[in-house]
Amino acid sequence: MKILLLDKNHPLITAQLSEKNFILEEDFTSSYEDVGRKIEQYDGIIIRSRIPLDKNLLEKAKNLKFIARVGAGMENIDAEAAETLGIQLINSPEGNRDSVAEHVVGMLLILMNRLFIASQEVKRGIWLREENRGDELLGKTVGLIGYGNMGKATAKRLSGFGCRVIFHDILPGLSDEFATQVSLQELQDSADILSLHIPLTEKTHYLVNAEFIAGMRKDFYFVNTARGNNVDTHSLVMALRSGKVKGACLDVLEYEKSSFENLEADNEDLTYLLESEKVIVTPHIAGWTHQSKEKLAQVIVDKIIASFA
Ligand SMILES: O=C(O)CC[C@@H](O)C(=O)O
Repeated sequence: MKILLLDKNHPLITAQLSEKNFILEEDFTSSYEDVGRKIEQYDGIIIRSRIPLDKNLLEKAKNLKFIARVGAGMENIDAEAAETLGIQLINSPEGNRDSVAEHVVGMLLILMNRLFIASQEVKRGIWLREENRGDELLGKTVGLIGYGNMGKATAKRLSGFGCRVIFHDILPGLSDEFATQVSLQELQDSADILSLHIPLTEKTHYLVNAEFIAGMRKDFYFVNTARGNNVDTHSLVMALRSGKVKGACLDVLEYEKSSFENLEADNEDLTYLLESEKVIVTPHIAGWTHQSKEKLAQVIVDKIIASFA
């Protein structure tokens, strides 16, 4: 089988798949159009997110049997077209769930205990204690939306901090020793912290909007390591300004592309997020540790070998 690798990943992918007699071709620079011209040659594609694999491209991929996404999010792939064309979709959230979960906990600890701000102040010679009083995770109710790999790994950590973890998911029967499944209404009634662990689809686009935020009974902390477009940023900023959202930890932004330059739009909401002390922003690195790079690659290789070797 001939496989096209469209993004740089851990070298174990090429090494291990070559050993199993797959023919690997690396192409980290060609454009969408270039890929369209040659996609017919391949039986498989391994991708992160460099090129959108839309219907137009997939219809040209006459021999394609699978698309393997090194990562969790598949919003770059037209899943409906892939299904119609009999192309199997594979992803690898098992590889970066632990990294995402640690990132969630880390961001919450930094935000709620003012760790970054206090440290910066001390380094500038400012010694403020009362102003930097923290808020403990212990005893908080955390509401997770989505209880797949990321949600569960997050629940496992936060339950260890003494949080009560509840979650809402479209699949039933997922409660376990770390968290209890509830209705969306129950989650909105009880959560002190809201964290998103859902894919980006038409249904989850702007899931957290003004109406959703108004439906939260308590003032709450908000965490997003899912996708920027799961949230209506303007509504989030309004809620941060009003105090309804006490603080936000954002690893993803609605406006993000692939670099910071792309973020410097003339946008008041973005300016607020970048300047507010109540907001922590990281550059989409929650699932991006040294360890997850290797684990993501290993998971994808194992899944390809299990189905196609
Ligand atoms: O591949 C990336 O750039 C990020 C991956 C991460 O968001 C995921 O969906 O697993």
